[in-house]
Amino acid sequence: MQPDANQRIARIAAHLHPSNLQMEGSSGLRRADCRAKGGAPGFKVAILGAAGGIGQPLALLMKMNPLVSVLHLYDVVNAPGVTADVSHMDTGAVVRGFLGQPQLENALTGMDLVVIPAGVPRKPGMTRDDLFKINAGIVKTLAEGIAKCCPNAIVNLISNPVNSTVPIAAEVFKKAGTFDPKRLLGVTTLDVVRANTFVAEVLGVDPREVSVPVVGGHAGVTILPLLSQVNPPCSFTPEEINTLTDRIQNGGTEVVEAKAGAGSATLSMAYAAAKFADACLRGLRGDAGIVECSFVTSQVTELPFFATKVRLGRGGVEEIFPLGPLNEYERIGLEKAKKELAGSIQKGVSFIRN
Ligand SMILES: NC(=O)c1ccc[n+]([C@@H]2O[C@H](COP(=O)([O-])OP(=O)(O)OC[C@H]3O[C@@H](n4cnc5c(N)ncnc54)[C@H](O)[C@@H]3O)[C@@H](O)[C@H]2O)c1
Ligand SMILES: O=C(O)C[C@H](O)C(=O)O
Repeated sequence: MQPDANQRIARIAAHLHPSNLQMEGSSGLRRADCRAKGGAPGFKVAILGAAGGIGQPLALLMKMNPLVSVLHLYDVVNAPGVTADVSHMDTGAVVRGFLGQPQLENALTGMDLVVIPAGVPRKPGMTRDDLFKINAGIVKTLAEGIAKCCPNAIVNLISNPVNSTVPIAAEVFKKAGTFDPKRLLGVTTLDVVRANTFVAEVLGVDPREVSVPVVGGHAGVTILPLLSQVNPPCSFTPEEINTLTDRIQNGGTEVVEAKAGAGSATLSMAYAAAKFADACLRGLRGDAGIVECSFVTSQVTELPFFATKVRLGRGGVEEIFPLGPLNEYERIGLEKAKKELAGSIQKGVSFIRN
C-alpha cells in the first residue's frame, strides 16, 4: 500500500535534517528500518573511522556495492556530514551515521562485516610502528565494542600498524571469549594492488591481468612479494626483482612522502579495502573460489599471524594456502620478514595482556 501524502511529506521533512543521524528510538531509525525491509536483501556493513581520508571514499564505494543493504558510518568527528552526503547516492544501501563513543554500540549491533580504518596516519619520517601509541588504544576500544555487539561479524582491520593491531584485536576477542580466528582479517590488499600495478608496468600489460601474491605482513621488509609466483607466469632479471621488491615494500612511504605531511594512502587504500570487503561479502554469500591475501591467524609459519592467500567463504577464512615454492631470494626475504613480524606481533599481544 502507498503511504498517504502526510506520511510522505513527514518522511521527506525528516530527511532534511542535516545529520540524519540514527539515535536509538528516533524516528530516523524506524524510517531507515522500513527502507531496509523494503530494499534488496544484502549484508549489513559498518565502517569505523568513516569520516577519515580512507573512510570517506570507502563509504562511497561501499554505498555502491549491491551486496550491501545497510551501511553504518561511525566516527568520532564529522559522521553526520559524511552520512548526509553519501546517503543521497541513488543506490540500494540504507546509510546511517553514528557520532562518538556513546553511539558505537548502535553502530555495531547487527553488523555482518565491520571495516576499521580508524586511527592516525603516518607523516614523512615515521614508521608504521610509530603509530602504535595512538592506534593501539583506538583498535582496542573498537574491538571491545565488536566483541560486545556483533561478535559474529567478519572484521577487516586496516588501522596501522596492522602487524600489531590484528594481534591486539585477537587478544581483545580472546579476553571476551568471542575470538574466531576465521573472522579476523588484517587488510593487506593494498600491497597486492601495488604489486599488480608495478609488475604490470614492467611487463607492459594491463594490471587487471596480473596477480602477484604478497605474503608476510604489512610494513617494510615484512611485505614479501612472491615474484616467482606471478600469474600469468613470467620471469624478471635480478635487477628487476630488486627494484620491484623495494618499490612494493616501500609503496606506502612513496605516498607518505609525496603527500608531504598531509597523510598516507587514502584513495588507493579505499579502493583496496572495498575490493577486499567485496570479496568477504561474496564469500559470506557462498560464492566459490574467492581467494585473497590477508594477514590472519595462521600456522603457515611458526608465527601466530601471517599473511598468505586465503579462501573466503560463509565463515570467513575457510582455508589458508601454504607459501608454495620459494626461490633463494624469497627465502632470505622470508627470514627477514619473520624476524620483524615476531616483534610486532608480540608488541600487540603484550599491549592487551600486560
Ligand atoms: N592497511 C593498510 O594497507 C593501510 C593503508 C593506508 C592507511 N592505513 C592506516 O589507516 C588508518 C587511517 O588512515 P586515514 O588516512 O584514513 O587517516 P585519517 O586521519 O584521515 O582518518 C582516520 C579517521 O579515524 C577517526 N578516528 C580516530 N579515532 C577514532 C575512534 N576512536 N573511533 C572511530 N574513529 C576514530 C578520525 O576521526 C578520522 O576520521 C591509519 O592508521 C593508516 O596508517 C592502512
Ligand atoms: O604507509 C602507510 O603508512 C599507510 C599504509 O600502510 C600504506 O601502505 O600505504
